[in-house]
Amino acid sequence: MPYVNTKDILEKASEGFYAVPALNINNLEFLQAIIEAGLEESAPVIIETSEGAIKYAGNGNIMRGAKLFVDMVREYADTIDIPVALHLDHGKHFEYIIAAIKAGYSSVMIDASEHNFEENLSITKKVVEIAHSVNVSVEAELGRLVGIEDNVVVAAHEAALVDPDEAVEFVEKTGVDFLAPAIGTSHGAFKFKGEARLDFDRLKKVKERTGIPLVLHGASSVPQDIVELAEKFGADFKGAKGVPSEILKETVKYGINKVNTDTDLRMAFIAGLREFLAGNPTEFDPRKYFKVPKEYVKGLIKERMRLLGCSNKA
Ligand SMILES: O=C(CO)COP(=O)(O)O
Ligand SMILES: O=C[C@H](O)COP(=O)(O)O
Ligand SMILES: [Zn+2]
Ligand SMILES: [Zn+2]
Repeated sequence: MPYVNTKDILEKASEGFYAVPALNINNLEFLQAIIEAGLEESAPVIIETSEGAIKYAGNGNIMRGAKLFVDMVREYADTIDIPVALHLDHGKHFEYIIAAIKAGYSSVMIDASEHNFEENLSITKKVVEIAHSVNVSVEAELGRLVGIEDNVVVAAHEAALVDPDEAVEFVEKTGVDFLAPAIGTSHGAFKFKGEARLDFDRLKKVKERTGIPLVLHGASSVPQDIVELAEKFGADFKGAKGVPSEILKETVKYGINKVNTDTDLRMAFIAGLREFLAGNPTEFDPRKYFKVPKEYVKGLIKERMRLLGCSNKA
């Protein structure tokens, strides 16, 4: 049951009313932390890389970067007993999407959400045709990722969120496997100025009417204890705020099955690294100074897996 199509993991999650975190990596250490978390929780694992991650890993060579990630993930996946998938996050350029498909990714995201509805639909449809012909599943995005902020013109923000009628037409016409509906989250560590608020109503409608696995982007919770730890050792993350755990859990109840998480891993890692280095000024062996940050990343992932209900679902 090692390296699988992302669709297999997500369709089970949708039927079972739980979600799986999709975890961004750029290097080996985060992958190791994720795999260990998955094994300890007996949870399915979704690893994802952005276009930037592929470029970084390949040192500028896209095909090389994509192949390195597939090799690295498969080498781990093939020797363990939990399902592992590798996904291209926010594919915006055909060059990256084709490289990921050729290299052997389990799934790709085509993010044409900055285009108008018709263009998004036709670009997504094209990617679905190509990807499905080689058994690679596809995620697309509808609406744009903006936080719903207090005191800001609500109408302007709502206009950026997913339209459930459009979602139905989009899923039918493109044949996409999973959909990321914009419901008020945004990427990064500074998601909300006031209280965190998401549009559950739109989410419920999209789920009821499409029935497919749904994806929450910008889903990091930015735990305050991690922010405080990092700041204690020199970081400045003033105003950092994520999606609170209770709200994440609620999105799962309303139909989210894939919870995209990058910022939280970065935050846990930097907090652990700063803490370790502050206490060990003479250390310069990366295998030693990556140990604590890796443990923090693993701990955060295990907790998230339990929250989302995918522990023991491998
Ligand atoms: O959506 C994401 C990756 O696609 C990551 O979101 P965060 O920045 O909230 O971790
Ligand atoms: O969706 C965004 C992810 O957090 C990836 O970000 P990145 O482009 O910095 O790798
Ligand atoms: Zn997008
Ligand atoms: Zn995203």
